[in-house]
This record gives sequence, structure tokens and C-alpha cells, in this order.
Amino acid sequence: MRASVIQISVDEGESVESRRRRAAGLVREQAGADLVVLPELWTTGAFAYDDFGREAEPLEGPTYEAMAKAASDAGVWLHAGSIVERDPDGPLYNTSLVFSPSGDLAAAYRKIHRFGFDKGEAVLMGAGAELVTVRLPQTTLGLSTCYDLRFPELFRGLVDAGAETLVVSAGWPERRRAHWTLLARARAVENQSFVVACGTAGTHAGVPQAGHSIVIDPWGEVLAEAGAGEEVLTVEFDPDKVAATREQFPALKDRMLGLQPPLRP
Ligand SMILES: O=C(O)CCC(=O)C(=O)O
Repeated sequence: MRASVIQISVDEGESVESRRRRAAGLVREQAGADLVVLPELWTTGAFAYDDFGREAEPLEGPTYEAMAKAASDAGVWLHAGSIVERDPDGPLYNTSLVFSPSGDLAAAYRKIHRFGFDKGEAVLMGAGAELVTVRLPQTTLGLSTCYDLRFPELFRGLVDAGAETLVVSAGWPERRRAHWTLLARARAVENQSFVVACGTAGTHAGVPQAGHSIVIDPWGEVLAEAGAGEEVLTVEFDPDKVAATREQFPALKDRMLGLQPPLRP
């Protein structure tokens, strides 16, 4: 299986419209890949909180249109990263879109863990409530977005729902790059799954982005890692390695579910 991870640069100097055109062009160039992945909020930038309201779009808005067409032009499964979704009956959401090679929407995932504590995304957006997996011919994807990476129970839930390849679409800041790499590898090892983690390059809203998109196998080995700048990371991997790893080292079978807190403090 071949995956292309598009670590696009998100900088204020470029308009959203121009970046959308460029992203669509980069997706088209990946014809022949099985899976193409874009990062979180690459239209506005994950930290451009002031732009969220202005750039919010309905689910089937301009980014949806451009990405559906790019997926079908390239004939690839496309995780199109996330958009600021304006729900007509509710708040804004940080919503990831996955398209099939015919350009149909296969899944939408609303980010569950919002970043910012008591500001930014955490107050500007609503929280998703549903885990989302997507069945591809070669593997089952489990979807997550950026800050979700810090919450291992979300990934366990995805694995319980059948995920074998955990996709992390992110706009992770350079300041915490060490956490990004460490947590991505931990999620791969503990879940005996591939991790395909796609971040952004560039600087927006004064926040330099980490880049360093990374693809990790179920044993925790790094198959490919990007640098800091804009880059398309292309990697081949064997999806059967998930079943083989889980069989050879069946740690997931030793889970002790329903542990109780201590009886005495
Ligand atoms: O958890 C982090 O350090 C970064 C999270 C983040 O930037 C986000 O979720 O947008």
C-alpha cells in the first residue's frame, strides 16, 4: 500500500483560495497512491482563531468540492485534512473529510478533543462525540485530529472498532515537536497499528509549525519522516503487518478491562 502525506505550508502570505488550489494540485500529483493525507485546518491554519468565523464553511463547501474532485481526478482515497465546519444548526466544528477514489464522501470526523484549554479552539468550536473508522480495500483507517493524539483511550476505541491504520491529521506546533514524535510512536506500539501522522509546515498566527510528518509501523519503527518545510512524504507499507504483529506479540489480548479504583485511599 502506498501513502502520500502532504505536509503543506500554511503561511499568512498565501490566501486560503490559493492554498486550496495548491492542495488540490498536490493531491492530483499523487495519482497511483492508495491513500493521500492532508493536515488539520490547512485552509485557515489551526492557530488562526481570528479567521475561524470568516473562513468557516458548510460541510459541502468549497474545500469539500475541491477535494472531492481532486480525489476522483487522482483516483485515490483522500483524507482531506480538516475544515472549520459551520453546522447550520449548531456551533463550528473542526471536521475531517475522507473521500473515496470516486470522489464520494466516505466519512466525516468532528475532532473530539479541542485544544486551547479555556481559549482558542476549545471555546470557539463544538466537540465531536463519535469515533470514526473508514474501511479501505487494504486496511481500516481510524481517524484523529491533532490534540486527540494525547488521549490514548480514543485510539483504543478506534482499535476496538477495527482500526489498523491510525491517521493523525494535525497542525502541531514546533514548540512541542518532541511530544508529537513520542506520542505518535507510542500510539503505534501500544495499538500495534500503523500511524500515519500529517502535520503542517510554515508559520501562521505567530506559531511556527513542527512539520515532521511521520509514518510508523505496528512495531514502532519509523518508516518515513519529513523535515520542517513543505514536503510530500511517500511511503510503501504492508497492511498485513498489523495482523502479523498482533499474532506474534499478542499484548492486546492481555488487556485487563474494567479495572476498579483502589478500595482504600
Ligand atoms: O497538543 C498539542 O501540543 C498541540 C495540539 C494542537 O495544536 C491542536 O490540537 O490544534
